[in-house]
Amino acid sequence: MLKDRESVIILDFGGQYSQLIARRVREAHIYSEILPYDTPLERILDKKPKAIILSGGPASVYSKDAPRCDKRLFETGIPVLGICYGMQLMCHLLGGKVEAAKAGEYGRTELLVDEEGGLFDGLGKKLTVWMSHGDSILELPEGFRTLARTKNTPHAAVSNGKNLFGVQFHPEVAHTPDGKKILSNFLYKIAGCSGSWTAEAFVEEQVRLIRERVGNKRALCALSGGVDSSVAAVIAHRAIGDNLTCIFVDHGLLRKGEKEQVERTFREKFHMNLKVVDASERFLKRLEGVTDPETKRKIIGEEFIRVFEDEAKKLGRIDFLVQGTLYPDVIESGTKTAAVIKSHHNVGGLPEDLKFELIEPLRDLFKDEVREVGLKLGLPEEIVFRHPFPGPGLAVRILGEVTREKLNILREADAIVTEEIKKAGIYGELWQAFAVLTNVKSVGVMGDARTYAYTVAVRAVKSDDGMTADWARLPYDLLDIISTRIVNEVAGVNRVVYDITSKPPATIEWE
Ligand SMILES: Nc1ncnc2c1ncn2[C@@H]1O[C@H](COP(=O)(O)OP(=O)(O)OP(=O)(O)O)[C@@H](O)[C@H]1O
Ligand SMILES: O=c1[nH]c(=O)c2[nH+]cn([C@@H]3O[C@H](COP(=O)(O)O)[C@@H](O)[C@H]3O)c2[nH]1
Ligand SMILES: NC(=O)CC[C@H](N)C(=O)O
Ligand SMILES: [Mg+2]
Repeated sequence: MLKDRESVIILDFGGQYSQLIARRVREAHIYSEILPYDTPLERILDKKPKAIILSGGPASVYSKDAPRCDKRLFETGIPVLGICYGMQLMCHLLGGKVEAAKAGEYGRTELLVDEEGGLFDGLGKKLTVWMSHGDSILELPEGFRTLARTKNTPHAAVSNGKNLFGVQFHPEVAHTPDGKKILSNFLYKIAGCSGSWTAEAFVEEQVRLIRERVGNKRALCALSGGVDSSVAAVIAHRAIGDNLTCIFVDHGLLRKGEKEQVERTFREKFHMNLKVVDASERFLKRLEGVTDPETKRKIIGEEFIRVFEDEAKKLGRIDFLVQGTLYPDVIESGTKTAAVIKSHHNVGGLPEDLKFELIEPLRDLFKDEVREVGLKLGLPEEIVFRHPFPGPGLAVRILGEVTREKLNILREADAIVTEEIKKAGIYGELWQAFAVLTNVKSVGVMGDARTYAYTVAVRAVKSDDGMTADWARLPYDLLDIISTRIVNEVAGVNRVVYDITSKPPATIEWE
């Protein structure tokens, strides 16, 4: 049954919101997959999509190197929705004319609907939409007509009256209030989707895919105790049972008491093979003297794999490695169209000579979607709602060289932050809250004597998916307790600061 699962393909032209489109489609209970814009048509058709959505993008269709898709796509009869650049490209390839508009439109704009029904079914004649474009369609391709316009854009929504649709605005962003309805009109009314994709269907399908790939061979699962790898482990275990061995690596960069806690929770709640590997010596040795953040990340990414290889050898031949990689890990590590922000150890930090075949069932999802899957799988809430903790651990929260002394300082300070956040009853409201050890030392006075010691930064943020985040407005009294406790209880620290930067322009972790 799942073999015939309906899916929607999103062709990515480098738009800021491509992943949001995918999310909205999944929220409408339809499976979706993002593919690069130049994916060969045959590969797209192999996936038997019920519909195709062309994303926005920064380029202009009339420029020489503008990204293009195969024009034959429009002759397949599959319903296509072009969004912004996607619509401009569709019109351009089919003989219409696209040019730089006299005035662009950025932000909230009023849309006047000429043709109700279809894409705009159930909505009024005037809608608020969110725009971000400098180019406009001047002439429509043959057979096309206008469905809606705005003050400055005569063709703000178009169709050929059959399978091709385009909108100049962005229905996928939250600032287009009727965007979900417009997308679901396209998916349900126009493309005829039935909406059978749910968290349960997702699990069933991933279990089947893993079973097909691994057969009766064996796999390792990189397990961190976080929600992503726990969900990945449970799915993989359903697929291949005891042919799965989970490996938890203590790389010496874990938080206070973390190893014991993960091991305890896992042995109590899961009935799978688990091996805890103490690899702190080798990780810390390789990090000696290293100060550059990207170099640290790459070393850690590689060392993780070397540890998994060593463990695989001990167990006999193992070809597969399961990881809890999520979409933000992939996009931040850089893709053909997106810049490298930081190399997540499990994606951009992987060594080139990786011999394992990776199994990453959550690679297209965001954390809040993974949490939903986790709840459906019956995982304990302490795992599902645990704050994210990066694979490179405290190494990306110690600026500059990582040493045992600094690790001990940070562990103590971080434990205080977590304890006080939990005590204040706000752990669940925050995406993450932690301490960072800056490499700044400053002068203080303690017990009438001069001190010259480290500055700890406290970071607490709110976020839905980790892609953007706002610093949390923690109560002053709570900050006061945290600061006082850290300076009083952690030797080597005489100053505490609070990070009041959002993402962007900062990132959540400091490195
Ligand atoms: N200490 C570790 N031992 C083994 N594998 C790890 C460890 N830390 C991270 N990994 C692997 O790297 C992946 C990415 O780490 P990441 O921190 O993003 O996810 P997570 O730990 O599963 O969830 P969370 O983001 O909630 O912490 C994990 O899913 C896991 O497969
Ligand atoms: O597994 C991981 N490996 C990594 O290398 C990594 N780097 C950042 N993070 C987590 O990802 C989210 C976004 O982080 P940044 O705003 O710091 O880029 C935040 O939740 C970070 O904690 C990582 N997770
Ligand atoms: N957001 C977009 O897709 C922009 C498309 C095109 N670059 C324009 O400015 O019109
Ligand atoms: Mg983690």
